[in-house]
Amino acid sequence: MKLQLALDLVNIPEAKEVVKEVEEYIDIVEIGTPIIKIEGLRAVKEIKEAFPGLEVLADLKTMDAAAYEVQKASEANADIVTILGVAEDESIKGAVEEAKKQGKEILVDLIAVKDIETRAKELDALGVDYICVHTGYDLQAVGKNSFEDLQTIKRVVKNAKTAVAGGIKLDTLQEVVKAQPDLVIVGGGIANQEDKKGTAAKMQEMIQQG
Ligand SMILES: O=C(CO)[C@H](O)[C@H](O)COP(=O)(O)O
Repeated sequence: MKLQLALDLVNIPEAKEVVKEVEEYIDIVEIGTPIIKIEGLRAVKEIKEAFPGLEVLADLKTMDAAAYEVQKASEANADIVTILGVAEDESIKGAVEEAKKQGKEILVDLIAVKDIETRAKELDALGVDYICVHTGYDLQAVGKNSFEDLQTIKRVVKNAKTAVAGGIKLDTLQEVVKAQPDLVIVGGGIANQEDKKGTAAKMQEMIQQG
């Protein structure tokens, strides 16, 4: 099980500061959609240059022109690129094909997918690398989480790695770890804490203990 730090509401220098603090306790650093929208793929490139030992995920949340966007993220040295599960199958296939060509991985974000079970099975058959259940900020605000959806994908996904994101904190991590996803994605649960290093260390310890 890996730990991914998601950075969303910071600029590039702030992102570097946070990563520097928690570097030894995380496996993957995510350059979040807001950062990429504001700073561009330059953010991915700069973080990979600064932290070559970490995998870097570009959270493009691609919806169309998928092969092109995966190609551009690969040029910026992303290791993993995200696409939305609600995208057309043709887009998913384009992303997977381009990622294979570039030696990269595709994570599909199931945000806003209504029938998680059916779509997860379809995506699994399309050869994606990760399938991720995700409660975005706007649903977190009305008290939702993805813990039940995680059980669903754990049951039906046979080939891809499973991932979970959305509002995971130190006090909810144990429940997530119990479901044994391959990847746990944490943003504010680390980045908004006073003691980021201590929190990331504790989270990595819980993940290791499984
Ligand atoms: O993709 C995202 C929002 O769309 C976030 O990166 C993801 O939800 C993780 O952050 P947090 O743990 O703060 O919810």
